[in-house]
Amino acid sequence: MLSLKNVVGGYSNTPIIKGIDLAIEKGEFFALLGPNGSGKTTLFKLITGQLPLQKGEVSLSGQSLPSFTKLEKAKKIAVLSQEAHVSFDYTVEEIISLGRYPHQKGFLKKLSKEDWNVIENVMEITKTKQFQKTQFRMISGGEKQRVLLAKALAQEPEMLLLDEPTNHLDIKHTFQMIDLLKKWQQTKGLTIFAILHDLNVASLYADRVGLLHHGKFLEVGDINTLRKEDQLEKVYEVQVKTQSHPTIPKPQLLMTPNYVQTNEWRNFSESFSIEQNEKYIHLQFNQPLRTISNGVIGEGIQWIQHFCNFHVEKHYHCSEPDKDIRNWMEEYNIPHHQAVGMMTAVKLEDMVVCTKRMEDISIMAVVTAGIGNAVDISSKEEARQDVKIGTINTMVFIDAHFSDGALVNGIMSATEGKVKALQDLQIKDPLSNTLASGTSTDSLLLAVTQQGESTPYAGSGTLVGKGIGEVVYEATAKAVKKYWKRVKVNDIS
Ligand SMILES: Nc1ncnc2c1ncn2[C@@H]1O[C@H](COP(=O)(O)OP(=O)(O)OP(=O)(O)O)[C@@H](O)[C@H]1O
Repeated sequence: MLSLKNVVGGYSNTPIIKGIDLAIEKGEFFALLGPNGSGKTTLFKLITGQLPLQKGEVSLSGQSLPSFTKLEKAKKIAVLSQEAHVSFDYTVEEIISLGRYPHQKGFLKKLSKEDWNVIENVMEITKTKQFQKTQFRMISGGEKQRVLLAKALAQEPEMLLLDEPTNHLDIKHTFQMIDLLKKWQQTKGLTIFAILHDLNVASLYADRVGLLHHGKFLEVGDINTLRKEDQLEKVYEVQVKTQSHPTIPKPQLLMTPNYVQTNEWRNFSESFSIEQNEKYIHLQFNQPLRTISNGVIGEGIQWIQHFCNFHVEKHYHCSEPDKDIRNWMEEYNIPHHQAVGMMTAVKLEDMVVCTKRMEDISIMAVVTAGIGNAVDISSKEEARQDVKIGTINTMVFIDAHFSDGALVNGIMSATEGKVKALQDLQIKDPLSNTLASGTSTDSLLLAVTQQGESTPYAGSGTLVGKGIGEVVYEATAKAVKKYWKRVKVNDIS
């Protein structure tokens, strides 16, 4: 639809834009990205005709854009630029109705019924109706932006060119505006070319992005272009980490500020306290640890400072256990937003703490174990939810620096240590009568200080991985023996 061929231009003989080729398809949402001064607005002005081309061609549906009359152009393209000057004291409604000008017919060019329908509709969807009679100069910057978008939409263009359309908008209105644009793109085939500063917003909405650097495209591609951390660091000169959005398959970027220094832990063994009573175990560190867990709360990979294991009755059943844990934490003044919470019916005084030092790496495992619900994961028996006391909750704390991959490795090493302990103790799945590999509701967390050199591996082939396996093996075996002893004395299974 829009085609740029070797576009060169700027403000003097030395061009800012140094040869841009681009083809935007009908119905596409294209985001133009780049740091301050890279030439985004200049390129925008070369497309809209606010600046003359020094070289090259801009065409729309095969026809050179400068050859369109003003009216022809206005029927096809609406522009929302940074420099939208509204010189007269128009009301909001009057400004929006200016968008209908290209569609008005006859010599006197009056607004038709259809024009008013369109104006009403765009006021409705841009949420500008409530100040339709207010003078434009009397509304806020963000409201002005929405009014100008309403005017652009009232033009019913095939293509919308936007220069930082959200720069005055708060989060709610940013998302509202781009959601609206996306809807018009999807339902009316609107083609969108937008300069966006927020790379995360671009990733969520654009089909393709172009990364401008010193007046040239470094890359034009789909949103996975935003996964190229090296390229973004070179262009924006900030440390960037790409992550996947947790609920939709799109990249999101996290910037690391320069002021961040390596945290000082000094002595790992003095950096935490353990509180244990009959209701809960609470380990509190003096700084957050990079933590991977399947806790009832605090699951996934997060930075966590509080690690809890709550005691529940043998027949505890609740449809919202996470809510319960949050309530208990509130009751005991534990900040649940910075906590992992597990639960067990095992007596908490039977908690086992084992430590190990592998060269200069300290590892500590805190385990509570019940094996009433022991399961052989490979047996053909159906999965079941019993009410026996049978959960192994394992917390592993490590004074090292792990990559996300090493965290996953560490979880494997800890699991292997637990399984080996159950096998050596000949724990069996009561249904299949075969060796158990765990219990039906085990919880596990690995929390790492992130001190020192980052390691990408923590499997059984590494010193730290072996250490994790060994310490979890020892703690699990001891905890199971304590459980057996209690079962024998009290028959609690
Ligand atoms: N009116 C002007 N006259 C001369 N030079 C200009 C003019 N406007 C911009 N420039 C120069 O052109 C270069 C690119 O500016 P442009 O506004 O296109 O960048 P941008 O990528 O849109 O930046 P930003 O993100 O800050 O809006 C800059 O070096 C700027 O100084």
